[in-house]
Amino acid sequence: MDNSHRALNVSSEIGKLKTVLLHRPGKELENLMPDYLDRLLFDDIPYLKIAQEEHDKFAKILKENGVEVVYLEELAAEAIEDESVRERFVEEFLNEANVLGEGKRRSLKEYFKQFNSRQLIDKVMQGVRKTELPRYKPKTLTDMVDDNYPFLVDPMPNLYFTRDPFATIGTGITLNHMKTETRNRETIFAKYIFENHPRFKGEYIPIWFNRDEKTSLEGGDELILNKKTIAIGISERTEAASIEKFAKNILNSGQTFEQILAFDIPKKRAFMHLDTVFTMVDYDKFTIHPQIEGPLTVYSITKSKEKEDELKIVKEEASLEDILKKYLGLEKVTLIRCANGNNIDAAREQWNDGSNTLAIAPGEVIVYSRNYVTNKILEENGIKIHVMPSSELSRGRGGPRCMSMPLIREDIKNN
Ligand SMILES: NC(=[NH2+])NCCC[C@H](N)C(=O)O
Repeated sequence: MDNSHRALNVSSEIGKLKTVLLHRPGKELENLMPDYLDRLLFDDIPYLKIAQEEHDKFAKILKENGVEVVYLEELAAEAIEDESVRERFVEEFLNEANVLGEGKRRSLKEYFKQFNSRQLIDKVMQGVRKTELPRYKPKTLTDMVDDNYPFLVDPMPNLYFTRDPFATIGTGITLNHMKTETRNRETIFAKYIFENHPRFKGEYIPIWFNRDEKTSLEGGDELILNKKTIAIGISERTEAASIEKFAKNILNSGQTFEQILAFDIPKKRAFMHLDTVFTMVDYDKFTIHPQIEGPLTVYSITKSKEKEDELKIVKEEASLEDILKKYLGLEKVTLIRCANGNNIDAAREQWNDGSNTLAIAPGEVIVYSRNYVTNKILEENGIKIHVMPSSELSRGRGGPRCMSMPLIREDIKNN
């Protein structure tokens, strides 16, 4: 099937990257406060100016390598150009931002009216401080009681991790239901983009999993190994029930996918998604954090031959190398261990996303400068690396893969 003309087409993790979605970090990072870091999923406060410079370097590397870079904030603004769409967007946004109190809602709507589409998108991403609207008219008890919380609308500091709120799979998407409330709001931008942006509007974009589901699925756990096989993490962020639902949809979709490998990884902050501990960098090469090799259990999921609409689920007993060889039809598999398996260096570099590489072509990846031990091992394994600066962006606990969502990759041969 030739899908090269489609608005979305991703059938591997490593095929030459053609179009990618990024978000340039904005003032939402300047609305981070120590008291709320945990809830907003940050460990520290990045210095915005440098974070933006680092991010621009990331985009530059991509562009220099022939990748079209599109920005979430631009697509979202273009998607809500139409007056009635914008009104719907504001209404839905206020509901999901949990803005209670009729007075607050009315004043916010009034406040938003001064902005054009792009300014409005920037504003809702940044969050609204109470001091921006000092004189809203309290109407209800919720309006009147002052809880001393400094924001009317929380910032969304995790938006620069475009990998997570939705994921391109084949010619469709999973529009994700996020584990946490703070990130669930991010999925509204993708919803409006895929429904209303001219780039996608004329095309049928199948949705393999939707944001109104009750269980969570996040893009960092979704990894397309080849056109037949998808790996998904059962992780701190993604539940087994979501994978079953997704599997039924995708395996019966008529797309090329035939099997799913569910990787059950330890549920902890440092390993929040599969892509923080395991990523594909070439046809037969993978980065891996040595600490998951012991506890890892892999389940294979295929369509049941006996009963239509049922899944066949098998707990795989072989080593990870053998499982990958079997399901990907490879003679040999190389696992490239973070910091070559040294436990101190591996823990440090994995914490700063040493395994979280972004493949821009088979055997060619973008990496963070600070993970120099792992980067050297990648090179020794024949991987070409493009190094980007990483002092500030890394404080959000995500690397080049988390900071990018491929929209189009070239299909790879014999895949
Ligand atoms: N795909 C990823 N590994 N994304 C990393 C996201 C980091 C973000 N601070 C969070 O906790 O959600």
